[in-house]
Amino acid sequence: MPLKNKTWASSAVTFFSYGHSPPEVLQSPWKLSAGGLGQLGVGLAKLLRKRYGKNNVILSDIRKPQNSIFHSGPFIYSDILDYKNLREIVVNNRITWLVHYSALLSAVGEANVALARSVNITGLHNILDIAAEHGLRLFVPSTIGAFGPTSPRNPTPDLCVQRPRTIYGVSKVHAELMGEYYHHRYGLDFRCLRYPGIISADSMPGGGTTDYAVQIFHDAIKTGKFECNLRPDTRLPMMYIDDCLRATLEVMEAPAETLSMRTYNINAMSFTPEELAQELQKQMPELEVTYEVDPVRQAIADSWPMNFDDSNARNDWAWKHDYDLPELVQTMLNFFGSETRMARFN
Ligand SMILES: NC(=O)c1ccc[n+]([C@@H]2O[C@H](COP(=O)([O-])OP(=O)(O)OC[C@H]3O[C@@H](n4cnc5c(N)ncnc54)[C@H](O)[C@@H]3O)[C@@H](O)[C@H]2O)c1
Ligand SMILES: C[C@@H](O)[C@H](N)C(=O)O
Repeated sequence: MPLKNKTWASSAVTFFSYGHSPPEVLQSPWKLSAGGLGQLGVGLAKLLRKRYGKNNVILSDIRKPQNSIFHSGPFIYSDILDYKNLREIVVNNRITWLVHYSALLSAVGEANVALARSVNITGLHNILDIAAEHGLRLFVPSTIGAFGPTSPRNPTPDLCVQRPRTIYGVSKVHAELMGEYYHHRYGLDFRCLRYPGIISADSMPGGGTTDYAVQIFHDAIKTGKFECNLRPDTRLPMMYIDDCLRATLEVMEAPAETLSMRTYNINAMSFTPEELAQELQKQMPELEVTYEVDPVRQAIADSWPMNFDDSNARNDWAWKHDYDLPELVQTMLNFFGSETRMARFN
């Protein structure tokens, strides 16, 4: 065993699944920001449970789940910084896959660098070690934030200069490189996708630079007004959550021989706040959008890709997105429309 002389440090995970039929583990999607769940984890658990069975996917986090989440399938407390507890969960449940979603995102990471370093880097080390020790298939998401101002921005290919200027980006480049190193050195089945900014209707983002693209829908529906914290011409790659979660499942299920790389860009659309507002205004002409730029988020956005080149994912494992900007806006408005009708009905 390549890691037999390793001294296991302490650490942790969040989202798991039991090791029955196709045993799966999902790792932590819940976040630290006040109130609310991780933006992506609950949706991924739902997708995996549909495919592999409710009791074969364990969701974990350090936060208390809402009643509906707690009753939707197995949930367990796990801090990725507690290695012994992680190992116990993996062993007791015969875990075979681990999806590692725990992280501090770009804006909250800049506000708390020490915590971001601990969760995003020390936590990742624990995850890598537990996965290598127990032969797990491991998924770790990366991000457009793994690139920086010296990367080509339009488009950004898979392989190019990566010198990010945020602790979030630095930790994600570290995760990509460490995962690939463990793959080549120890045979770890590490898989990684660089997600664009993800837009979802029923879960809130956890403190990132692309959060505006979710918040605009909530504010538009509630008040008819939205104050955007990025400049109107800030172009960033974005994706609807269903595409992101399906891509994750597809790359996890892809036969190893189809993967010419272990870290892939995935892309769907790319837009500016102004273009998103205009698309919304086609259906909500009364929507008023103003701009009050947050210098921290703006500096981050200005260093990130404007367009993502995901041709390797499309060629290797047939990645294809379903949602462009018009479908995204329509789907989000349909969701909020049905929520409003439900509220009226109840
Ligand atoms: N949402 C996006 O737009 C986006 C884009 C690119 C990449 N990603 C990546 O996808 C993953 C999930 O993102 P998200 O938007 O759901 O994040 P999120 O911030 O909404 O959720 C992160 C979760 O991690 C949990 N967490 C924090 N510290 C922990 C610890 N010590 N142990 C266990 N859990 C802990 C939090 O409680 C939280 O629920 C992250 O790795 C993120 O970097 C997200
Ligand atoms: C892009 C992504 O990693 C996250 N939504 C952020 O803005 O930090």
